[in-house]
Amino acid sequence: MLLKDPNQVPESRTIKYVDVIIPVPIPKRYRYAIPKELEPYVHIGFRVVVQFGERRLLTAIVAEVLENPPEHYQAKYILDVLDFEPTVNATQLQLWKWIADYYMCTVGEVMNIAIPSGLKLTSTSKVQLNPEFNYFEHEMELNPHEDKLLNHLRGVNAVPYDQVSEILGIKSVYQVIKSLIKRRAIILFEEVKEKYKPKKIKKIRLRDAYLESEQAMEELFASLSKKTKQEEILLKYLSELPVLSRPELNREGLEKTEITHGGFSTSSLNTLLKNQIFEEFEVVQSRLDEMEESVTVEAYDFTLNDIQAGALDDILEIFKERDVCLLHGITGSGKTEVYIELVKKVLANGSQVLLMVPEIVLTAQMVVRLRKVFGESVGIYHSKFSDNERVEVWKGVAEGKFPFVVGVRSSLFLPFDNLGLVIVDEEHESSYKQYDPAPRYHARDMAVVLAKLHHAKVLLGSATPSVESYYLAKTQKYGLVELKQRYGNAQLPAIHFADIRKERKRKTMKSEFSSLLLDGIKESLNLNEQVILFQNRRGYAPFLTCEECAWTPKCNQCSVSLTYHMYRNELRCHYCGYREPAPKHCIACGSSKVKTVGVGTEKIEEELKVLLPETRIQRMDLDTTKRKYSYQKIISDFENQQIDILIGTQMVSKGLDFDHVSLVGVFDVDRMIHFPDFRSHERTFQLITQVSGRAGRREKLGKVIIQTANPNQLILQHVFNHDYWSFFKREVWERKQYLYPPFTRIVKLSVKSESRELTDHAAEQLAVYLRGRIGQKRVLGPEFPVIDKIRNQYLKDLIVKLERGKVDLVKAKTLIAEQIERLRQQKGFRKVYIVVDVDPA
Ligand SMILES: Nc1ncnc2c1ncn2[C@@H]1O[C@H](COP(=O)(O)OP(=O)(O)OP(=O)(O)O)[C@@H](O)[C@H]1O
Ligand SMILES: [Zn+2]
Repeated sequence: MLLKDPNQVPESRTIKYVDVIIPVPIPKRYRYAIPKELEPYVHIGFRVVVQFGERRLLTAIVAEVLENPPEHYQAKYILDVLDFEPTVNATQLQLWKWIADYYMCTVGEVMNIAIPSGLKLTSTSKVQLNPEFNYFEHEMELNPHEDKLLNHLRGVNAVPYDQVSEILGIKSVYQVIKSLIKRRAIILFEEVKEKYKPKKIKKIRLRDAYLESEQAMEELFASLSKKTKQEEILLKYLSELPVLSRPELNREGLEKTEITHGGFSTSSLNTLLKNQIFEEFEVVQSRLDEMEESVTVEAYDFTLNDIQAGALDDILEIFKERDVCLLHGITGSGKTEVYIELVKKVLANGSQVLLMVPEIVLTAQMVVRLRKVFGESVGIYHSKFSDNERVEVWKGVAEGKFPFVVGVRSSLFLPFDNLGLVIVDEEHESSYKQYDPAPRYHARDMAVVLAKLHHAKVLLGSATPSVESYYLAKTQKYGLVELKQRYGNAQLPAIHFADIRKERKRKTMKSEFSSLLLDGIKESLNLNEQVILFQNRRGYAPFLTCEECAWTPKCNQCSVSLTYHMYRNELRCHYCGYREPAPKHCIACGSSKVKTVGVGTEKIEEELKVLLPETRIQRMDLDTTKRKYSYQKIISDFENQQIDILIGTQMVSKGLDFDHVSLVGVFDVDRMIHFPDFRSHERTFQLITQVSGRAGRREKLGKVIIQTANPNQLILQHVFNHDYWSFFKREVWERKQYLYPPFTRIVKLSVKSESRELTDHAAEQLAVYLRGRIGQKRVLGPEFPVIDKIRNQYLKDLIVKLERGKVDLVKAKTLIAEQIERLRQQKGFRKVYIVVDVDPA
């Protein structure tokens, strides 16, 4: 692509302009002029290439086509159009805008995460010498920079624009380039590549002529009779593909690698190709097919039982009047089956359906079930997917190939144009909230917004609904349907507490295991049943400490102690990833009495191996599931009873459905309960209920043993009674007392900088500004967060609480934004960064 100078827009003719969204955090849209020749091809939602700033080339999305130029700057031309069809539709643009406003970020930031990077361009402008330019004729007219650049270019093909500054040793090269372009001394050109590359496979097939008659085939064999290697290949082909009896198969051909990897001679194959006996061709392979091959698919037939059918009817009835319905169904009640029947109905109406799940890998069992029912029409939008795979799903949705999508939170951004239903499974999950970078959106809440834009319905499903959603249901904003029985004859498990304080006194604990739990495990194993153990902390031990001087190794970039990982005998920071070998001696006093404190999954695993040496034990946490299919492998091994005990972090709590688990053990629950966060009780209730829900999902009654120092804590009593309603009532009462959601909305402001004093100072100042404008009582802090230093950045938090129904949210946010801006305008605070998080999870 050859470019003209993008900076010169002639005044002589009427031109059109576009406002574009670019994937950078600038508050406003940017306006460009459309070159005459591109005018017919520029439409809303199309991708265009623009130059932003002096040298950055970006993919932008056309948001609006206009007649008038920008007021405060001279418009540059857009450089190219990348689409024939819109990449983004009008509804998507509306959603982006909504998210940017609500979460106090820019539309560009939303675009940045909404579009798979495979649909953005990598582009580098390059500079090269104009072959028609006569250097010696003009040598005298050039200034030293121009001269230097031209001399450099004479030796090379072309150089990237960004390198020019290096070559000349100056910062702004714009004038130099511009002047040289004007003199026709150089050419500025673009190398724009689309990042997305479909995966192609090479195949071979017989030339049709040989299949037209038996005689042709006989002659072919005769001609190869002395060329054994070529003959072998032909025979291999015919045995793989019976084209003699079914000639239509020949069109499909055979993958070239089947021949070349099968030990057959590559050069003989090439000869066959050269002699036009075989021909070579390419097909585009869907990467999704590839993934599918790793899952075995059998049919999944079922009919809803009466309770489930009743729930489905209720949901449909509610949808006549309300847009959102909460399905509160206990673990194992068959929510998935209800979803499936509902999805069928909506698809039959010709609308699209989006089913959101917190994490695809963690819901693999459910995805397989959905595949069995919906086959090829389900698109899967995965967090472990490569960019190319994401683009395939994106295009599949736009082209109508996937009327049904199952995906993680970012599936919200797919190009739906006719959505009828959004289901949010496990709606209470905090992984629906994006932490970093902006937009810090909550996918469940945005699902409601997305559905509204499409006039679609939303079904939120959970065994342990978030307090917010249940509150909205109880106050009639949402519909509510409850499934209170497990499918079949299954009962909820019986909960037992192991009082570790008493057991410690009686000395019946074996390291981390109470006698109650250990006996329970043995009993299950004796009956050939399986056990899940839950410890929500990975690694071996949360920290090391010296028994003599109490020294503890800490991360030097973050204010946390380093976690000890025994497997590699190293210390790791779980915040920044820093690692170092574990010390043999105390660094401070030299003593060798360095011991571990606290418990992680690795330690539980190690102790259990000593206590129950014959048992097959597997650990499932972030450290054992790094590879792409390792999670699936563990799950299927457990399913096939090749593992007796599965030990894991919250990964084992989600959505798993096994036949033979009779016992679930829970460690360290007190630490969860006392974590300093207003949601800690809610989280504890949800996690324990969910992980307990993995036990006894078939005929036999399951058992849960929770180790705690105080079984009488109210929250544990609610868990004991499987009593969501009492938990909820208590929680709502507290939230009302202390003004937490759902009675307020929270905006959290994290002040960050590289110096503790600066962070402190800026946070204090911001607090003063906010209190002055928003009200004394609405602003809490500044306070140090639990971890007040991460990656060498010092942190301090401010919390703004805005009462629901009383405060104008839009106005309040504007005020907050203004105070942040006011702070930033001050010279001393230029190096302070403020992260805004609306509705922190
Ligand atoms: N109508 C049905 N016919 C046959 N099997 C069913 C039916 N409903 C549920 N099941 C089976 O019962 C088990 C529990 O159902 P499912 O996994 O859908 O529950 P869930 O509500 O999603 O539970 P959780 O919240 O614990 O994930 C599964 O094995 C499922 O196959
Ligand atoms: Zn760190």
